[in-house]
Amino acid sequence: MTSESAVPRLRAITRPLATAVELLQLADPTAPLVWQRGDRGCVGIGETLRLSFTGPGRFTEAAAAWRAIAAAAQVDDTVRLPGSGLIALGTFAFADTSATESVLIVPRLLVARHRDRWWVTETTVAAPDAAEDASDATGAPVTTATPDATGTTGTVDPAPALPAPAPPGAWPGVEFAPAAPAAAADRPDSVSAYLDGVRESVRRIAHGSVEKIVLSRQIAGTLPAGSDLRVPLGRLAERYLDCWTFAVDGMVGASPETLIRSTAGAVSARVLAGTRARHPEAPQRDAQARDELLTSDKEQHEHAFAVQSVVTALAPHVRELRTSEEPFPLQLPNVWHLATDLGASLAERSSAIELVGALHPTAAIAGTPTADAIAAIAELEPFDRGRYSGAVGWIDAAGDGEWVIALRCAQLGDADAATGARPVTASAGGGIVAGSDPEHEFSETVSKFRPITEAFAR
Ligand SMILES: C=C(O[C@H]1C=CC=C(C(=O)O)[C@@H]1O)C(=O)O
Repeated sequence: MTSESAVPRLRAITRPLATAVELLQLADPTAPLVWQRGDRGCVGIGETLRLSFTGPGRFTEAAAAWRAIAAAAQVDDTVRLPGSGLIALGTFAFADTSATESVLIVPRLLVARHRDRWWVTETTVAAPDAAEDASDATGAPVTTATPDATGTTGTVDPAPALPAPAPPGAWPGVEFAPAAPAAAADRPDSVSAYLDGVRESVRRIAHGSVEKIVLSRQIAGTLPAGSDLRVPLGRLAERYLDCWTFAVDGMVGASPETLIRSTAGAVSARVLAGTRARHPEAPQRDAQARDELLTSDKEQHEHAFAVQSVVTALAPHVRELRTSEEPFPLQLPNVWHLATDLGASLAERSSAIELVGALHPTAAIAGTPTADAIAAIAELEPFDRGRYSGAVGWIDAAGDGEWVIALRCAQLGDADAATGARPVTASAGGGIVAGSDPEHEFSETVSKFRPITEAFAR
């Protein structure tokens, strides 16, 4: 949204649904808008508003634009649960210098679930001077609907009609290979560039100029035309139950790391750093990997940087900040992580996007000290991270929301005009500290790619 543009007046109506719906079956097969974790989540259908931001001001501009939109909006919400009422889903780029757009999207319909409660929100642009009129931007009457479980009658707007659910369709699969380096005769291949980058990071850390650098690499593939993205999304949601499965503007993944969750004055976060591959087929080896992680000074050290960065960034905004006493092992299907949960009360009226802006980039995805780590990443990673390791999540009219760090994810590009095929680029990285070994770091990235490579496999 540019500063000269008028604030759109949105009208959001949330109504309960009488019957359960299979959320993913409502998602757009080629442009899904999805946020899901276990028995909670939502799916967007259509788009009422899209705001784009770039540069160092992307979080503050987005937060200000959303505050203005929320203040001008008319919200009629009979459900009043986290995720009901006016909602935008968003994805933000990692780097201040990134050419990739950060976006907030308000879907026309948002169908959502919180445990055994289901609802739909319809958001339209209110016609000028017709805010009280129950019509959408095109002047068409709000469509009637699935009967409401509470049996509301009278002047209350009914829930809008939902499109018919459709089971997932074709999935030819995507095979990934290390991403090709940007064209330059003297450029090493992307794996060599990554290994060189890790060596150089270890050298700089030993030299004392920086303490931790999170370096990443990319793999790429091609999504054939007509592929139904609800297939990999369904696999991620089914397999990664402790993660948020998301699809926002072509950014698809399942992240285990909660950057910030804010609900009615309570905030929480989950900090992850320190990793070992899982071995579920060999329980003893698996337990050994977990114990090694818990007792490794190097991993504890790497984790402590990440926790400290979140505590320092969050402290000015909250009261009663508390953390789990010691890092605990978080078990995911592909890896063990060292994890610390944080909780606090908001000390001021910061919105979730303002908190994201204050926290980003944490030492889990940048390093320590932040500015030196960011400079090293810009120098040692031969690509723009785009939205990988940025933030993805949602915000409501009160400024509450849930945002995760965009990890274990892939970005879909535009379709080729001739074939309809789309490029897919996945990214994964890890924290480099004193004593990091390049080959070990490389295999850690292989484990971190698994959610995507497996979900996108044939
Ligand atoms: C940077 C990533 O993971 C971060 C989150 C958890 C554990 C990490 C690690 O052990 O290095 C990373 O800090 C990634 O998945 O690409």
